[in-house]
Amino acid sequence: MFKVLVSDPISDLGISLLVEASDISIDKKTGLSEDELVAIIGEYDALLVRSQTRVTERIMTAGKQLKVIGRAGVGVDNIDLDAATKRGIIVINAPDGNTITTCEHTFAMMMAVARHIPQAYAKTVSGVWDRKSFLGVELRNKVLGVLGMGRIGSEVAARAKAFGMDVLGYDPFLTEERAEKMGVRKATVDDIIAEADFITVHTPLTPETRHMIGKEQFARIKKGVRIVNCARGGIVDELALVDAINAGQVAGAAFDVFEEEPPAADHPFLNHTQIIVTPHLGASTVEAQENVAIDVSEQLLHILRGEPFKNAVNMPPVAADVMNKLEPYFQLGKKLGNFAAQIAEGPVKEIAIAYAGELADVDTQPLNRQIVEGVLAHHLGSEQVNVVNALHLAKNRGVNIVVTKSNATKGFTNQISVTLRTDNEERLVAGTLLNGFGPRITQIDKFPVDVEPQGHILLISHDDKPGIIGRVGTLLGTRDVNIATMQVGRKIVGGAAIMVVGVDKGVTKAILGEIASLPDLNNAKEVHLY
Ligand SMILES: NC(=O)C1=CN([C@@H]2O[C@H](COP(=O)(O)OP(=O)(O)OC[C@H]3O[C@@H](n4cnc5c(N)ncnc54)[C@H](O)[C@@H]3O)[C@@H](O)[C@H]2O)C=CC1
Ligand SMILES: O=C(O)C(=O)COP(=O)(O)O
Repeated sequence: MFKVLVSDPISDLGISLLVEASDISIDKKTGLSEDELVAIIGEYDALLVRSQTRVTERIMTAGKQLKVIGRAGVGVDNIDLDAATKRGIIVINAPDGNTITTCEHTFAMMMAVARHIPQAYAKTVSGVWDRKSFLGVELRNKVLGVLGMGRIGSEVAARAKAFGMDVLGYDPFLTEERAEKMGVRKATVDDIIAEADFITVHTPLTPETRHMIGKEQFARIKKGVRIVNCARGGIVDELALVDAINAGQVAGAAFDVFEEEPPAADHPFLNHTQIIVTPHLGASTVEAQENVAIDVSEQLLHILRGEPFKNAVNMPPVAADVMNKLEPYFQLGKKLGNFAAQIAEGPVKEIAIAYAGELADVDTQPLNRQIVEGVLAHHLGSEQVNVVNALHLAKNRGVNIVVTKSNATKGFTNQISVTLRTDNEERLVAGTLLNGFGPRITQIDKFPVDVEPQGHILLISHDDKPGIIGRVGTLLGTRDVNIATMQVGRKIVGGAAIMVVGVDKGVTKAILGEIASLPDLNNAKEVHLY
């Protein structure tokens, strides 16, 4: 049974997938302090949050069972990603589910600031019928500057076109071609500062975007501009904005987000007649909350159950077509790594991965991680290692990872070979994915074999002489060990050989010792693959 803690308000309908899962138990405890979370997090496998819960390193250290943190939304700036990666805690978000909702909120804010809706509402309900103070402006024919043309920025730009606005877009990844397709003029920040009547920001908060519109920009900004921020507090310098409004340079601002949330009671935005605010409501619609909760719950279930999952935030993104090609190899890769780790003696210095055939043309990063995870899981325990922290742990331990690729097929359409170099020796295990038959080990050290990588496997090295198979079979039989499969491999007649014996249950060290001391047998090891 996996225990999931939901620590922010998340749609019940969205998490019904988790509620109904027989292997999941859910606790909802919102509004907890860091201390309160630290006190209880130890018993949970997963934590589900929105933007309120600050998931600190302290919480993760106390979360001994924590495998995954799910963010029902986009921004993960409330989660210490480095701390999560170090611990192998997978962080996932739901980046698509609230795009339209946040875009629509941006428009609501833009129109509200253009027409003074909140101010006019407040006056009207207070009993004052004032039709003079709230002269607004149209959006039509105005220049809209969009900083950050990602998911939300692009949707805002598309809707602005329908309002008859002239849209300037800036994003480091905005190509001329895409801008043209969207009917947007590709611009620089300076162009936007100089020309825009409305500016809306849709970037994450990074060292680069922090105070992207600050004192210096306000000094040059087009007089009468209105500024909207439904992205992250801090992209626009709050104090510089207040100064620019008071100086008559900026006509108004609409902010959904603050540098510190909630803002202090004396925050200069809160009583300013030209600034309208909402309490981080960008993603707060029924639809968006359902969408993000569904997305994140699905991923969370996959991760807890050990199934393949979509991109995690603390792992490099992988294109869907690449993932489709690689996923079938994940199990094979992990098993090869684990097999090699079980037979190699001494501390691992290098993991050399060689891809041949159809894998040579694919970006194998995600598969490399699986292989390294397989190797390290043997030494560090499978609880400690996963695809998120595998490379980090290897680097920390000074383990060199070398990846080579070759188009040569070596008789198989695809082949992965994993060579472990330790202080004592070098061991190789190679395998392939056989169409219709699944993963197979095709080579151990220099010996060709054909072994299904699962269950208990005895790896016996011996001299290629008559009678060996019988001796091993008899010994195992007398020790009540049933043989399921048996393979022998040799390079030359009468030379060194190996025997790979699949057995129905694990054998003791004593039995391995007995096998190794039979005549003409050199060594016996047991490998256990899950
Ligand atoms: N107010 C709210 O409740 C919500 C806020 N958000 C926030 O909105 C922001 C945008 O979200 P999405 O569009 O989904 O993200 P996204 O990742 O699709 O788009 C962000 C864009 O910003 C661009 N960018 C990064 N650095 C930049 C720079 N220095 N200058 C210009 N552009 C830069 C990126 O290239 C990317 O295209 C995020 O900060 C997110 O956390 C998202 C949902 C709800
Ligand atoms: O998705 C985001 O980035 C948001 O800012 C939405 O935050 P929330 O889930 O409403 O606390």
